Amino acid sequence: MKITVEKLIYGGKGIGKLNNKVCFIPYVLPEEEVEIEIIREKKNFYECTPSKIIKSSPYRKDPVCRYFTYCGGCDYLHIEYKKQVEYKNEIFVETLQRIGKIDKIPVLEPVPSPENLHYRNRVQFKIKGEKIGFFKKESREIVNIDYCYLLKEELNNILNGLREVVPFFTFLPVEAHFYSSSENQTVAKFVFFKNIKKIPLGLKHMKAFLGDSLEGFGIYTVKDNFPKKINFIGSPFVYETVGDYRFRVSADSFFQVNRFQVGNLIKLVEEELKKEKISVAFDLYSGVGTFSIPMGRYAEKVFGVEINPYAVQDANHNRKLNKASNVFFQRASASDINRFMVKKNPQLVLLDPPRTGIDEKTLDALLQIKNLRKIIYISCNPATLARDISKLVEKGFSVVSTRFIDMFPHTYHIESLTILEK
Ligand SMILES: C[S@@+](CC[C@H](N)C(=O)[O-])C[C@H]1O[C@@H](n2cnc3c(N)ncnc32)[C@H](O)[C@@H]1O
Repeated sequence: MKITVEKLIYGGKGIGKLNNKVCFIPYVLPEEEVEIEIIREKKNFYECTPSKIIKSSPYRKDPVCRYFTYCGGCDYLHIEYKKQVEYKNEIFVETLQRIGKIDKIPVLEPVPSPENLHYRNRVQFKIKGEKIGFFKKESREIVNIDYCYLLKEELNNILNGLREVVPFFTFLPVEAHFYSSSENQTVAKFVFFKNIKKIPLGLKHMKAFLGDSLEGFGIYTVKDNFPKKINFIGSPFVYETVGDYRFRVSADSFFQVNRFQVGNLIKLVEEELKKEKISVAFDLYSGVGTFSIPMGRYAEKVFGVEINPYAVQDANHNRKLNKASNVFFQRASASDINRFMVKKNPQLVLLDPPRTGIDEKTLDALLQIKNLRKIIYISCNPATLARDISKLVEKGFSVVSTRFIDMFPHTYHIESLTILEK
């Protein structure tokens, strides 16, 4: 069956029409003519696979990686990077219009990643038997890999070492997580299904296999679908340098994954703070203080709110490290600090929530703050961003600007920064 691809949609696939039904097809480009096989037929759509590209797009390129289409990590390695950014920007704007129902969105130029390969500082390898790699797309089957073009080279070297380390384990871990900072310090987490007390190698031996950059490693088990720490050997944290900021980040804290874009994100936040005099600002979902500490250079007082205790410990360390005595951190859920935030009456609030976006209670608190004039919303999910900003617009805020920032080249993921004002 032949089909013409109309456009790409959020999630990475292309769409076209067959017998008046929508077809979802991965690894294609707009305007391509492709031969498809139907894998699944649903009431309103078909899930397809492209079996032959009949008319190829001028933006198609040979994927650099031999695992592409088998491994679930990448969606767009077949598209020239510059064009990928254009397509993702179109998907971003279309999502805001469709879900947010906001017309005339002031969209700024997207910010492409300065480097689009070897940008990731963090990886989670899946392990089963001899296989170490990533899940296949929409499957729990592991694709065995020996190299990933998205990872910084240190992490690829670690993957080689990991293959030698794994046979030493009596019980196999199901996952191995590695995080290699800009200062080239690494921490590792081995996640087991069982409650393992000890593993047979100490830090010295682990370093011999995984490299001298290894500062420490932890043993974790899975509880409620999340890794739960049992034991940690060596140092549990690493350091990041971004411009003239330095951050301590624990193995259990979040840090932005694209090492080439984090500085750009901080700069964009700083530019907003420079625009006017701010006496009180809040940073909700503040992590290790990646934005709160830079915000402290421009606002008189900044309050960071973060639920993860390890991240809050890092943030408190980082305020001293960066001499940011006007920045304060609180361990709490963003939805539980309504009264505190409303009382502090900030003029500016930065939001950088997980993919689920902002909950009703937090949105409600934002609407109660008398002095609140500006919201900087950093989002990693355009659908929840659109939902949240439409509620804010309904209550009197207007979208001053929004822009797509490519944190995740070659994948469908879309990071963005939106400014709302009242
Ligand atoms: C996308 S990360 C952003 C972290 C930080 N802004 C940065 O750029 O490094 C989201 C953060 O929100 C935290 N978090 C998740 N749910 C939360 C909640 N209900 N209240 C406060 N923080 C939360 C996570 O622990 C994580 O550190």
